[in-house]
Formats: sequence, C-alpha cells, structure tokens
Amino acid sequence: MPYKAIREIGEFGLIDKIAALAEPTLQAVPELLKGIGDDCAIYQPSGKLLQVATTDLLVDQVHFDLLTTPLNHLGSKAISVNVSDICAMNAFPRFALVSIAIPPSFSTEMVEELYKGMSHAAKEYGLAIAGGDTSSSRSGLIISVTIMGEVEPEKLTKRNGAKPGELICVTGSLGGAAAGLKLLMREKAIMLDHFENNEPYNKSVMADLKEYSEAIQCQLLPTARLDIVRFLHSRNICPTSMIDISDGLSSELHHICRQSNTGALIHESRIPISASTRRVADELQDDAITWALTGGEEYQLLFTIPKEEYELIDDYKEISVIGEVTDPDSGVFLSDIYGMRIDLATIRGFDHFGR
Ligand SMILES: Nc1ncnc2c1ncn2[C@@H]1O[C@H](COP(=O)(O)OP(=O)(O)O)[C@@H](O)[C@H]1O
Ligand SMILES: Cc1ncc(C[n+]2csc(CCOP(=O)(O)OP(=O)(O)O)c2C)c(N)n1
Ligand SMILES: [Mg+2]
Repeated sequence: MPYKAIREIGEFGLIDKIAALAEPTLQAVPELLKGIGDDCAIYQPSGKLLQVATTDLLVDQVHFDLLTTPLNHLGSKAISVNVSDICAMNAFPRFALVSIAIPPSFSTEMVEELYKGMSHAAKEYGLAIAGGDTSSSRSGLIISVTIMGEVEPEKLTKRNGAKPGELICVTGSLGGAAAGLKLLMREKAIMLDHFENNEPYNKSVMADLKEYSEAIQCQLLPTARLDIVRFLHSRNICPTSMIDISDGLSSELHHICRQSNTGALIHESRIPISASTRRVADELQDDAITWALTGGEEYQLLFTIPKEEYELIDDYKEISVIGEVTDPDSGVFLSDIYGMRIDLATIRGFDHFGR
C-alpha cells in the first residue's frame, strides 16, 4: 500500500487525523471544556488544587534516532518524559499540548503512528491531549510536549526540602536506559556497515534483540512513575524533596543538594541495578554503575524522607534506600563497595553542551 504524502491532505487534513487520534484521551478529563479545535484549549482548574506545568523537547539525533526507534514508541516516550516531571512534583498530569515540526520525508501514516503512541500513553496516565501546533521542518523531527498537572498544596514536593539525617530513596532500577542505548547504537553501526558494503539486508547479522528486551524497553519505552505518586499519596508520605532522573543519578542528587543546601552520601552497593543491565555491561565491557550515575533517561524518582517514615516504604520493593542526606560542608559522595569515598562532583551526568 503506498503511503499518503502529507501534502495530499494538507496541514488541516493532518490536524483532523491527529484530533481523531487524541479524541479517546479526552474522556478521562471532564475539567477540559475544549480540547483540539479552537484558538486555545479551555481548562477549568479544580477548586483548591495547585497547578504545575512542564515542557520538554525531543529532537532527532539528540534524543532519538529514527533508524532504531519505532514512531509509536517515540510518541509514548515524548508523553512519558513530561509526565515524569509532573510526578517529580508529587502531582498528577491532566492535559498535554503537543507541538511537532515534521521533516519532508514523513508520510501521513508516520505522523499517525507517532500519535497512536502518544494517545496510548496519555490514556494510561489519564491525561488529555488538548492541543498543540504543527509545522514543517527543514531538518529532522522535533517534538515539544507541555503538560499541566495538579496537586493538593500540602502534597506538592519540590527539590529544596531535604534535611541532614534524612533518607535518600530511588525507585525501580537504574542503568537500563543507557544499556538499551548502547545496544541500539551497536546494532545501528552493524546495519550501516552492511549497507555501506552493499551487502543485502540480512537479519541474521543483527543480534537477537529479544534477549535484551528489558534494556531496550527502558530506552525506547520508559514509563513515568505515576504508580509511585499514587503509592506516596495512598500512604500519606510526603517526600521532603523529589526529582526525576533524566540526566543521571549523580546530576539529580547534586540538584537536590544544591537547592536544599545539604550534602549527601550514597552507597554503591545499594544502587538498584537489574541483572540484565549488569549482563549487558559485562558483554559490552562497560560499567553498569557508571551508567546508573551518568546515563540518564531513567525517569525513575529520587526523593528524600525523614528517617521516621522508613517503615512506611520498607515493604515496597519498588523503592530502595541508597543513602542519607548530610551537612552542606560534607559534599556529595559515593561510598564504593570497598568503602572508598568518591566525590560525585567529578562524575556528572548528561549535559547538552557538555564536553
Ligand atoms: N529555555 C528555557 N527557558 C526557560 N526556562 C527553562 C529553559 N530551559 C530550562 N528551563 C527551566 O530550567 C529548569 C531546569 O530544566 P531541566 O534541567 O530541563 O529540568 P528537567 O530535567 O526537569 O526537564 C526547569 O525549571 C525548566 O523549566
Ligand atoms: C540518538 C540519541 N543520542 C543520545 C541519547 C541519550 N540522551 C539524549 S537526551 C539525554 C538526557 C535527557 O534529556 P534532556 O533533554 O536533558 O531531558 P531533561 O533533563 O530536560 O528532562 C540522554 C541521556 C539518546 N537517547 N538518543
Ligand atoms: Mg527539561
């Protein structure tokens, strides 16, 4: 079946298709009085709740590579990385505005595939796709998502409330997204090599990626930890500080410490790293702890709670206590498996303009 060029239906024909795909997300949000179709989306904020807003860009060749990324996964990830920021405030996402700049190589079906992923993720998180903007792009695909969320004022969690003596907690496991990215880049290099040598495409030269599905899923299809926000609310736990891990554990811990005016000591042996991430690191002769500290794109939550609240999280396997908050003069340190202290100021994470 030939693909339909976007020029055949034009900008407004494309927006109609996008609106149809966004439609099922509207049901979960009755406060949204108008979604796609007017000059603005119209939202009726609920009474006493505070509103939070976040935005993140996804740019071709910076955040994704279309050779290794299915478009529906990319759509889902664009929603999830923003929901993750809402979760980091201990808040709930309500609606999203999605803007895309589309390169000339894209067909109507490719845009639809992207929105199928967004719409699916939005439904999972109970948020509506309420509007956006569409442009052509003279270079690669660019996706910008803005999400509004809500939270009761007393539950709002910022980066700046950690105090010495408190526990540092992290959700899920770390390092998987970096492992997935390394594997995908390895497979891409093999594929390009093959094409360059004019060899016919042959699936058998590629690794069987099924055996790496956990790491690849962490990279291509991360989930924001809205389940953790629900858990925290259900147990009436209000972290004193919280951040999501987009740039690596080390960077995010520094953000909490800088904004809370504290130090921190975390323990290498307590950093949760899955067996499959360790296996990939061994295979690629790389270091899973470095991935956890600097890899980023985990979309797990890093937060602090008073020691007395330990028993409230103790039985929950999705949360690991990895260390404690210290005085500001103590710096931000990792105690390695031999008890040696490593200054985490020397191990920073992802930086768009980093050397
Ligand atoms: N171009 C920009 N203009 C205004 N504010 C920005 C810009 N880029 C980032 N920020 C703000 O700087 C802070 C840190 O951004 P970032 O590191 O991207 O956070 P996150 O990891 O939560 O996405 C956020 O409050 C964000 O809104
Ligand atoms: C093609 C490609 N190159 C590199 C990466 C790795 N990468 C891209 S952005 C990023 C960090 C997170 O992105 P950022 O824009 O800093 O998110 P924010 O902190 O604003 O949430 C990482 C590790 C990737 N996923 N794909
Ligand atoms: Mg950001």
